[in-house]
Amino acid sequence: MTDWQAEAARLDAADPLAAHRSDFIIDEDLAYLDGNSLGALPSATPDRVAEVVRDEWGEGLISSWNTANWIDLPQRIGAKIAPLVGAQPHEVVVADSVSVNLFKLISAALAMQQGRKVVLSEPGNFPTDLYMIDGLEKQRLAERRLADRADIESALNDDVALLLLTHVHYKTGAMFDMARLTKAAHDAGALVLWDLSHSVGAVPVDLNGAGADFAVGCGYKYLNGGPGAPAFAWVAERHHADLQQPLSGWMGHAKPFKFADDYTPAPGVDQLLCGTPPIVSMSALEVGVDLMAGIGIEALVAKSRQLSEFTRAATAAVVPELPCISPEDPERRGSQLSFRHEHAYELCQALIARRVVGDFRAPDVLRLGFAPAYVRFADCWRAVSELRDILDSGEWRKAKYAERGQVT
Ligand SMILES: Cc1ncc(COP(=O)(O)O)c(C=O)c1O
Ligand SMILES: Nc1c(O)cccc1C(=O)C[C@H](N)C(=O)O
Repeated sequence: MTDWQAEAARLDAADPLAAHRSDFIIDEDLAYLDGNSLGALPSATPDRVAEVVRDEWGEGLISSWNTANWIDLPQRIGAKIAPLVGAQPHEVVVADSVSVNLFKLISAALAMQQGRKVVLSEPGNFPTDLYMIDGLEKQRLAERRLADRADIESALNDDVALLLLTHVHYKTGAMFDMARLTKAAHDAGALVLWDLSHSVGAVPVDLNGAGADFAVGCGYKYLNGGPGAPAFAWVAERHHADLQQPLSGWMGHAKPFKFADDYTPAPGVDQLLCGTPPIVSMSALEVGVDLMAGIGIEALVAKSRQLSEFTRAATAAVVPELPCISPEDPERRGSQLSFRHEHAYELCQALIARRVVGDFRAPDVLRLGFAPAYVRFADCWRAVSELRDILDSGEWRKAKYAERGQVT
């Protein structure tokens, strides 16, 4: 019989990324398995944010747009994100939220597709992705169509303008084959927009290798940019000349400081900027991105797979009554595992009370995320052993936990 605790200790001792835990401020006794929702705080972030506020804003004031290069921050961070997603540095820009970038890029794709209005996605996609299509439908600019993932390829008819999918599903962790679906969409004359929110910094992504068209991704999950960190947007270079997005704010103008009456878009992804970038938030994001880029995507992916594989095997052996709904093959799932249980909410709350933080996704999913830069194998073992104990003791039935409906 496997001694899972000893196995976790052995894996931690052999972990080439173990020292990176101290790049983050996380209590020693905390097993934080929710970095797929909100990444941890990098140790360097508080000082960097203080420096931006005190020195660059406080001392430098308006001159810091030039002297501290604030004006280049969206492109500079975008270029650092690029190698994590198989993009060229000038194809990525940081701006706004994922939701707003979805709006810009769905609109841009529709504008490129004469005569086609259908945006195809899957039911159960992350709600904001579906809501953004809805919004455009209400403006009569798009027509939303949903197909179950097994039927997506056959649903790619000649009226589909855009296929919008989340690469790693937020609830199940299932990962699409990006190259295959991109090709299927292109064969049907559709463009593809990938939501990389649960991918970037944790799984291999090769946007250019897959021949994709557009992508968006989140700054506050595996990139550790902090709550509400700005998101990023990617547009394949071949589309830069035709790119036209509707949020034509002055920061996306070719010459914002000419203050012209008429809008002339900046070249390439710079056009995706809208209003003034949130410099303090972007500076925090840059610290997180620097950390991930410094570790490198290969090492992050290797550790992520080891963590989730260890946890999957340990859970199957120790808590067999908790079915895992994430794909069994680590190459077909993201950096998370999801388990189904009628009382998943209460189990999650009982885990949190024991300093093991995962999350609950309605109606019945307990989700554990493995941010490879700071999660330890011992944290994973704690989640499994505490779950065993919580189920055996029936503790989850007794305790009064926070009301359902709070942020989870
Ligand atoms: C797949 C996915 N897309 C989009 C979002 C929303 O991003 P934002 O809050 O930046 O709009 C999230 C998480 O919040 C997400 O998981
Ligand atoms: N953005 C969040 C928030 O402001 C509060 C709570 C959770 C979130 C999330 O990011 C949820 C996340 N996208 C998910 O996969 O469920």
